[in-house]
Amino acid sequence: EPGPADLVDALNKAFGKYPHKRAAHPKGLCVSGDFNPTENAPELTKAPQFAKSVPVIGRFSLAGGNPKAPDNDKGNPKGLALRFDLGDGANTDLVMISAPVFVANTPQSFFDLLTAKASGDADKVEAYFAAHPESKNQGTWLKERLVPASYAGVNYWGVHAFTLTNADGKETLAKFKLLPLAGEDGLTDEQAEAKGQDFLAGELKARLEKAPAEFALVAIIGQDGDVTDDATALWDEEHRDKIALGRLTIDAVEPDGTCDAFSFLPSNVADGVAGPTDDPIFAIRSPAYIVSFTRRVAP
Ligand code: HEM
Repeated sequence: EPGPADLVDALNKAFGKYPHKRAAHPKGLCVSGDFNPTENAPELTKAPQFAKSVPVIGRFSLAGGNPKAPDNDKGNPKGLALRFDLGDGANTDLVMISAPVFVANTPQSFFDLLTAKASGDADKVEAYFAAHPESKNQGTWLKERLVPASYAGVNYWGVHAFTLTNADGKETLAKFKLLPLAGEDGLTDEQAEAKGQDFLAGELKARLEKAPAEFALVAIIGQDGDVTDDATALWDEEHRDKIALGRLTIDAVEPDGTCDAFSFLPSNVADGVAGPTDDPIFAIRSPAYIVSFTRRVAP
């Protein structure tokens, strides 16, 4: 089984190694704002960010490991990492992508996919997907949607199944979903082609000069029999309870250094939110992020 450093090495081999850059999601934009919970959020979770308004540092990004990744590639999800400032030096993170599923469901399969990509041999990549139909879910889902016209015009998911605990000890299985209040904004393939490879950062900067970008954070409530150990498994969202947890307002662009000075960590949850204990992708994420962080801040 590959460990966290093996996965970071595999990312570097698949996408290239760039000094002082993240091994994944190197292209991005650091922002700030605040989060205001709804009145009923505490019924689901006692975590402090759902009890009071808190400042937020965020970073929008492109997935993969290419610092020059094209913004108009439909197959590459966007990322949004959030750090909620809980006061007194405490914080908690939520690290999401613009797809409800990840591309692999075990560290071994993600390693194998990256290794196939690194070989540069299209047949090996094809053989990987033939052996791992679950890894096709993300690409299939993205292909059926438009290329986002804005970092603020697409939905984001926390992907993993989290357990929320309220002050009475009541537990609720849920997935986090973040929706732009202004609605989704997508480009046809022709429009995406015309936009070119580098428009998302400029679009967001121009947008924030006029007005903040607002999102609703929603809990998609789990049901009996839901899969919690497989980050490639799609939860059917239609026939489910959804509970609004709060409003995220992004109102400023921050210098890269603000976000580069630390690493958003999926496991950095607050009491009242717990990641899945049986999802091997969730388990290896933070250790891999720390390897990437340690390497990118080294002189
Ligand atoms: C085994 C699976 C995964 C591995 C090995 C992995 C690896 C990494 C690494 C090494 C980084 C850079 C960390 C840093 O230097 O600060 C990163 C960033 C990121 N990852 Fe993952 N990741 C995985 C799965 C996921 C999943 C499932 C999601 C979404 C739910 C995700 C979303 C993100 C985002 C949004 C960032 C950018 C954070 C930022 O802007 O600083 N990753 N990932």
